[in-house]
Amino acid sequence: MTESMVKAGPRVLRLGTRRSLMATTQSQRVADRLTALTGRPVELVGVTTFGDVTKAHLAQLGGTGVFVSALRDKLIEGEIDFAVHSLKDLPTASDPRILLAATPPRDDPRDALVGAAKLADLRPGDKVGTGSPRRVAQLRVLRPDLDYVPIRGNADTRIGKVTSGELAAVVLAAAGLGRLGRAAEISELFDVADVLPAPGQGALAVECRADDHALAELLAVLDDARTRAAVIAERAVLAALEAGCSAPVGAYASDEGHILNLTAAVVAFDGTRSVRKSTAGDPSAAMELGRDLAAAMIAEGAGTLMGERTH
Ligand SMILES: NCc1[nH]cc(CCC(=O)O)c1CC(=O)O
Repeated sequence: MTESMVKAGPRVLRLGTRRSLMATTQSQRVADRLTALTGRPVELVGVTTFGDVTKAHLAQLGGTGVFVSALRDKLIEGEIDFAVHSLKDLPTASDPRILLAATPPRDDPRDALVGAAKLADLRPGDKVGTGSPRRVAQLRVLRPDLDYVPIRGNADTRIGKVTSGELAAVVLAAAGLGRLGRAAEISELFDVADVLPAPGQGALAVECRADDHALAELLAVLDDARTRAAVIAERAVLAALEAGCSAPVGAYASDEGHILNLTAAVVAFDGTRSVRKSTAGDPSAAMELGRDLAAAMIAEGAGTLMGERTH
């Protein structure tokens, strides 16, 4: 009898992940951390999602969750045990069969410029690539004289357009660039006061089946309470505004000394008008904080701004 037959050990947990380099990198990081903390072995299972195969412009897909549904399907079918997503890609509508088991400590939430110069040093008319209405709207406030060009594709493809000279710069999430090992190419990190990040940007979501109580308990070791409170508040704003990931909505919360500070903004696509509000409260009431802030924004016309065409 071999030793491995005597000590069968715990079953290997199957972690479902998108196949992109960013997704597999962040999933592997979560897998390693879980194994380090609990001793449980984890294997990555690659899943192709609609968001990875479609050539359509993300803002035109209409629905949110293009990167998420396939992984949730595999979870519900029992083909994987848990999944890791970029939290900002999660649809705001919750699925009763799925549990947000953990929100690991957040990475840098800021947006980043990749190019030869800082935004202020680009020349009038320079082309800046970003497919996000939220980023375009806020950048237009800072530099209305630049030419904002919609782009898609992974970070490699996007940065390639700068290297080739097709674009002067591109805007990406700092967290994603960090996970890809490309943080050194960042020419400027935007202060959250200037470019409010997408709700949940820089954070990860670890999901399992809602009825898998044993696994939920295990995954809870990965959770960071401060990150969870912040992203709950940010996503509550998005949900109450009935906006998706392609809406010109920014929200950022940070927990300082047990007070949760939350700022959210809706910016008209041309950058000329915006509704921006801040609030603070107890982290345990994060959801209400976000919902109430959104209600106050709607009272100031946020809904009208969002309803305007985005292209
Ligand atoms: N929508 C795609 C997406 N989803 C998560 C990230 C980056 C990592 C993060 O924000 O957590 C990105 C790319 C980007 O916005 O540059």
